[in-house]
Amino acid sequence: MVKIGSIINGRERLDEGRETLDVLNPYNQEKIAGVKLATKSDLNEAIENSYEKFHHDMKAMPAHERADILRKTADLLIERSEEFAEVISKEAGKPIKYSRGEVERAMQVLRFASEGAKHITGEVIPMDAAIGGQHRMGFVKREPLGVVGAITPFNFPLNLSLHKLAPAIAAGNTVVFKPAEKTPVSAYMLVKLFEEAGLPAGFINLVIGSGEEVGAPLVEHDKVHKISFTGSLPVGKNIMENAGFKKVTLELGSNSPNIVFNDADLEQATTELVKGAFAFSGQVCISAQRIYVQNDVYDEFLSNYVQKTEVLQIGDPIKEDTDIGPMINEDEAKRAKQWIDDAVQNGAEVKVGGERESTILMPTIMTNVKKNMKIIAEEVFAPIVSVIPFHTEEEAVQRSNDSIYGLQAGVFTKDINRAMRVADRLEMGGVWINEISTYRQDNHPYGGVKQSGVGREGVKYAIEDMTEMKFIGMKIDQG
Ligand SMILES: NC(=O)c1ccc[n+]([C@@H]2O[C@H](COP(=O)([O-])OP(=O)(O)OC[C@H]3O[C@@H](n4cnc5c(N)ncnc54)[C@H](O)[C@@H]3O)[C@@H](O)[C@H]2O)c1
Ligand SMILES: O=C[C@H](O)CS(=O)(=O)O
Repeated sequence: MVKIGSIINGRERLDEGRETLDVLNPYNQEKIAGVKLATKSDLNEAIENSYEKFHHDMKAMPAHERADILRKTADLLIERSEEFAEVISKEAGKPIKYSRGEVERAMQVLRFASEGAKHITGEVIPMDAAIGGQHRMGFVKREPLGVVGAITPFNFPLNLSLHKLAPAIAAGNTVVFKPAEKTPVSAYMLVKLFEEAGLPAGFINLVIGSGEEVGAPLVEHDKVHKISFTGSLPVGKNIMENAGFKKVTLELGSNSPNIVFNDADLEQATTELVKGAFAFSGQVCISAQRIYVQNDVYDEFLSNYVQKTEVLQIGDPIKEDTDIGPMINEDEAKRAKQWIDDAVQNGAEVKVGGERESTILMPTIMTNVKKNMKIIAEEVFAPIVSVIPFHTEEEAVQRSNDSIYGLQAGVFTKDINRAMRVADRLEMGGVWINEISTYRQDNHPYGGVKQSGVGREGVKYAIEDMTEMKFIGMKIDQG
C-alpha cells in the first residue's frame, strides 16, 4: 500500500505521529493508500510559503515559462494516462472508461491553460470620452491575485482540480491545494507531475486533510486572496460566510432537468440520457435527475429508456465493460436508497432498479413522483432519475425552473424556434439543445445561477477570474 502526505515547499510530510487516513477502493474496500493527514500548522506553513513564493519567485516568472510548464505537464499526463485512469477508478470507484475520459479532458485543460497564459491582455481606455479627460492616456492590465486556495470534490478528482490549478498558474498565482480527502491519490500524483514538468517548489502546495481541519482555516486565512471551491451547497454556503474580502468562485450542486419534446429523436434522447443519468452512478453535478417528457411520447420514451437501462453492466469499475460501479461509500448508497424508499412510501413507483448491495445502488428510474420529494427537490447525486410527463412548453419550462438550483439543462427538439425560446427562459448557467445536461466541454463558460454557484470556470474564464484589473493613467504634458 502506497503512503502519501502533503507536499509543502517541495517536501513531503510523512513523519510518524500524524494521523493516518486509509483510502479505500469503494468497490471492494481494498486499501489503496495511507495518507498522513496535514495539521493546521502544516496549512499555515503552506500558506506562508505560497505567499512568499508568489512575491519573490512567481512574479519573476514570465508567461512563456508558465505556458511551457503547463504544456509539459499535459505531455507527461498523456504518457501516464493509464496510470492516472487506474488510480481514479480505484480511489473513486469510477468505471475505467469514464476515468480515461477524465484524464483526456484534464490533458486538454492543461493545454488550454498553456495557451491562455500567453493571452492575458488588458484594454486601452478612451480617456477623452469623459469631459475634461483629453490629454490623458489610460489602460488596464491584468495582474495575478496572489495565493489561490483550491478546494476540490471527490467526483472528478483530477479534472476538477486542474480547472483551478491550471488557470491559477497560467495567470501567475501560487496555489494552496486542498483536494477531497476521499480521493487524494490522483491529486498527489498531479502535484508530482507539475514538479517533474519544472514547476518550482511551493508554487503549488498540497495540503491533504479534512474540511474542518484544513479547509475551513484555508478559507479564513488573510494571506489567501481567492478561494476557488467545487463541492456541495452546505459547504459552499459556509465558505461564502467565512471568506471575508477574498474573491470566491463556488461550483456547487444541481438537480438538472432535461426536457424531451414530442418531435425529438427518441432513439438519440434515450441512449444519451442513460449515460446522462447513470454515468459514474449519477455522482456528477450536472447529472440528468429530472426528465420531463411530452405526454404523447411519454410511454414510448419510458419503455425504450427502461430497456436501455436494464442492460447496463454493473460491477468492478476496473473492468473494461463496466457501466455502473459503486457509489463513493456505503453511507452515500444507504442515503440514496432511503430517498427512493421515502418517495415510494409517498406514491412514487420504481420502474427499474431501486435495490442496493453494499456500495452499489442499481440504476433506478422512478415515475409518479411529486415535486416535494427529495429525489426531485434536492440534489440526488446517485444513480436515480425521475421521468415525468408534461403537456405544454410553458409547463416544461415552469417545472424545470422550479428548483433552488440552476446549473445546466438539456432540451431535445427538432424545432429550432422552440429550442431557442426554451433556452432563453430556462434559469440555468448553461443550456444544451439536443444534448444531455451532463455534457460539458472544458473551454466553455461553466457555472451556476441561484444556489448552483457563483462565478464561472472553463479555462479562459477561470484565468480571467484569477486576475485583478489594474488601471494605469497618465496626464500628457502638451508642451
Ligand atoms: N458545479 C460543479 O462544477 C461541481 C462539480 C463537481 C461536484 N460538485 C458538487 O460537489 C458535491 C460532491 O462532492 P463532495 O462530496 O466531495 O463535496 P463536499 O462539499 O463534501 O467536499 C468538497 C471539498 O470541500 C471540503 N470541505 C468540507 N468542509 C469544508 C469546510 N467547512 N471548509 C472548507 N472546505 C471544506 C472537503 O474536504 C472537500 O475537499 C456535490 O454536491 C456536487 O454537485 C459540483
Ligand atoms: O460533477 C460536476 C462536474 O462539473 C462535471 S464535469 O467534470 O465538469 O463534467
